[in-house]
Amino acid sequence: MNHLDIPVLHRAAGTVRLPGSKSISNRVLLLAALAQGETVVADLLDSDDTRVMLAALRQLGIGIESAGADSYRVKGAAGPFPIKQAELFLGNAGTAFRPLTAALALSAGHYQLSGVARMHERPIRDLVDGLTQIGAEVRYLGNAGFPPLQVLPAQINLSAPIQVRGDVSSQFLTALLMALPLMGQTAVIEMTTELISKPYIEITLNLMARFGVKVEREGWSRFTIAAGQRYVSPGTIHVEGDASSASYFLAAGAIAGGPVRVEGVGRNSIQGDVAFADALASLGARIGMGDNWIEARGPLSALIPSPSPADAGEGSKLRAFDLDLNHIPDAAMTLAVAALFADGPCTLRNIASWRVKETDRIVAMATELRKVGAIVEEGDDWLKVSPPYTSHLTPHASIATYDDHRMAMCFSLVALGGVPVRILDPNCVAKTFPDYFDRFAEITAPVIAIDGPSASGKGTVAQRVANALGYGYLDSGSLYRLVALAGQQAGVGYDDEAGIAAIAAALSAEFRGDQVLLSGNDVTEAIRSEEMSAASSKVAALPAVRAALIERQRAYRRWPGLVADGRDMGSVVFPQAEVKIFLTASVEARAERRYKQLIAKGVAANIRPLLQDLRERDERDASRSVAPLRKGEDAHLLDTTELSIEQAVDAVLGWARDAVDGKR
Ligand SMILES: Nc1ncnc2c1ncn2[C@@H]1O[C@H](COP(=O)(O)OP(=O)(O)OP(=O)(O)O)[C@@H](O)[C@H]1O
Ligand SMILES: Nc1ccn([C@@H]2O[C@H](COP(=O)(O)O)[C@@H](O)[C@H]2O)c(=O)n1
Repeated sequence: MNHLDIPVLHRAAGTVRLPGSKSISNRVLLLAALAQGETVVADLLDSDDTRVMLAALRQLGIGIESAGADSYRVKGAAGPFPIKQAELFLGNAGTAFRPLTAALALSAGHYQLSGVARMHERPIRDLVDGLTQIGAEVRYLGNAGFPPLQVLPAQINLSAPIQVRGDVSSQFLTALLMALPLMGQTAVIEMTTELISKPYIEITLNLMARFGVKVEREGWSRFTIAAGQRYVSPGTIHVEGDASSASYFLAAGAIAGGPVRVEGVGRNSIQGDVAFADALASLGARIGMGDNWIEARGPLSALIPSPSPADAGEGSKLRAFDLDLNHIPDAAMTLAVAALFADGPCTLRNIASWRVKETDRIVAMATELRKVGAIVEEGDDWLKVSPPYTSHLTPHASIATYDDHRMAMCFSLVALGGVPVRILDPNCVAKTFPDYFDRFAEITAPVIAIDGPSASGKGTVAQRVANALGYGYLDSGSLYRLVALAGQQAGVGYDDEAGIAAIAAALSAEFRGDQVLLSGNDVTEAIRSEEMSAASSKVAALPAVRAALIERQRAYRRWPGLVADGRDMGSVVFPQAEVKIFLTASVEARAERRYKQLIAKGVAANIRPLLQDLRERDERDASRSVAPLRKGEDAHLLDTTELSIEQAVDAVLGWARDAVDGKR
């Protein structure tokens, strides 16, 4: 089976920009489709579940076109769907299946809705019962109570309140709430049981209000949509980051030092899953929150005196917990795996909805946690997880993921327990977070940052260190050289900051072994010319150019690790690097090395202009306003004036091993 091996990881630190929220994305798409007017949906999640919704809406006659990266222009139908006959395949997307069932039941057409085998095992009776009460014609095409479904035209009657259960899935209530305004009449929903996952209903009500429909609610038991309301486009709507997806990164920060910051959700979020941060805080994690970000660090250790608060959390465990997690059922899965890192048995309560999700998550979680050594007890709606008696997780566990994206993402955290772990069928994360493992690597892969002036030998040393450790290698200077060359080719002046930054943002660069390609052309030699050396240090002084390249550089941080060389690797691009080195040599030694390098390549050279050029570049790199070249306090100084290449490499490898071994 297809699998991903995650190596032993020691530390999690860095920043992650979250993908759009799945819950918000699919709700907004449906509301925009039913609304009057055009809606631009910006920052939409790009995943299997949103693709399913987009395809279904198009099939139902809704005009949807791209409006830039992750943005769509949706031409609303101003009421029920215009296409009156369709067969929809909705995969395993519950956030598409349930709301579409309700909206189609009120659209006076002939429809069939089906999905993958697991979708046909996920209950839908409570929603169908609710729709049947108002006269809708919804029939089971397979097992009663489950998809697939047939929907037929019907006479809808809203004179009596709709009685609905809310104890299996809150999506049934969401589906009814979002569909009922299509009728333009007063509609009342009464809950016949306790409502679970209330924060998801808050998302629904909030988004309906953004589209002009207000729902009156009496506690969580009665909801009234007054007559005469209809959906009207709010114009542009931005989808906030996915708070459930944030949970894996925040947990990583809490387990393995941190700080890990997620951007895209924060204190202004409308998603209930931001309460995961409170749950982590109750486990002792140190949490910070802004309007649009959340940050997590490990707990302060009460036992080990630490030199500084920033280091204090390392090595200390999370507090054991006993929590009712009904309000955050999805993010709660992350806590089940975080329990492996707690100082005692942990109980997750009121999580019955796990049984009807992508898989029976209580069974799946218990089975896979046992593989890594946890002692697990399970009940109808609870799970008790005790870390292994020895505190040592079982290495090389093969984790089955049950076609459940959250199982795959949660279990990546196991590697932070100092053991390698294998995730089976890792691509199931495409349901909500296609590049999850790349983003996770960007906060967990160790980085060795080597900065220093031109011709100091940092590229040579960095490459050899990377080879010795089996790590990847980033020559960040070549990116600035490529920008300079691309600017020259496009005829954009090096003082045109916006123009050069646009080139940097769209740079088509590829590294193939020793070859460097620009827009598919081999420019390995061209970017190394003395002209490009000077030009690159000019474009590198432009703040907008540096900003345009920063995420691209961070994306090189992959497992098992990265050696990155440049001028600001340790100070700006990878401030959390495990090892930082400032590698230098006297300017005379560097000029001499460059001279020999050129002569060896058959290029005529003269030491005097080389010296002059290095001095000018040193001056430009050290005096610029953004990311100037200088040794940081936390960097080791390596002066190679009197050292051989081998001696320099050995010194770096020594620091690298100390840093990694120190965390074992
Ligand atoms: N310790 C050393 N002793 C002698 N020569 C060295 C040493 N380190 C590197 N060199 C040589 O110096 C030359 C310049 O090294 P390299 O290209 O790695 O420098 P760099 O700092 O990456 O330069 P740039 O910033 O311009 O890319 C190479 O030919 C390399 O073999
Ligand atoms: N992190 C970096 C790397 C490079 N630069 C600038 O690019 C020029 C070329 O870099 P080389 O390492 O290939 O010599 C260099 O002179 C710097 O101005 C940078 O700013 N930051």
